[in-house]
Amino acid sequence: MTLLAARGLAVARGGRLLAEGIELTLERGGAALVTGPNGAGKSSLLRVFAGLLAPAAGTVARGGRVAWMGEAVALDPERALAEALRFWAAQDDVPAAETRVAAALSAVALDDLADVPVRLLSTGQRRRAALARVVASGAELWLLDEPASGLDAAAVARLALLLEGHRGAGGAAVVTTHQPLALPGAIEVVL
Ligand SMILES: Nc1ncnc2c1ncn2[C@@H]1O[C@H](COP(=O)(O)OP(=O)(O)OP(=O)(O)O)[C@@H](O)[C@H]1O
Repeated sequence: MTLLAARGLAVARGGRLLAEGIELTLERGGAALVTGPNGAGKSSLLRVFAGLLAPAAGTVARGGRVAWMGEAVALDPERALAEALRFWAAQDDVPAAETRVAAALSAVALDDLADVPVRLLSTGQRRRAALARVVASGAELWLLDEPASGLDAAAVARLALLLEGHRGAGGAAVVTTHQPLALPGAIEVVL
């Protein structure tokens, strides 16, 4: 099953063309790594993949449910972490939400902070919390914008394992990064 298909894609921002002629197909188990200097258009391309930004040319088709992780944590700062994640799991109609959120917190090693308000989390912990939301969503296609940013070495290694597990379970992922991240067999998109 094809989870993402981009054909002749062009991305523009503020009337400026950032990328064109992008062809990408991700089947189940597939991955793409998007790299390039600051301002090259990595985040913009990810938004186009997510359907949050219209392409300047070409088409994007998505074959499954999408989880997008942007720069912001997108969790209610006043709620306890587990509760904030359960809120989104309910919005996403995730079955057995409580169990999935607990498993997701464990996968990003934040179980100890389940009862702590989101606003008190450190930068790296917020990043991991955002990742937990993606994990709990059960979406087939993960679109992760700089997921390794602010993470320590152990957390980057866990992120790589999570991506491996997700792909192994039939999911696919597009990841932008400035940092080395193990994503074996990923298609490289250099902007
Ligand atoms: N809403 C917007 N309106 C106009 N220009 C924008 C908008 N958002 C981004 N841009 C511009 O588009 C270009 C690409 O931005 P984008 O965030 O996609 O780059 P990036 O490769 O992800 O950068 P970084 O590595 O710094 O995160 C930049 O020059 C940016 O200023």
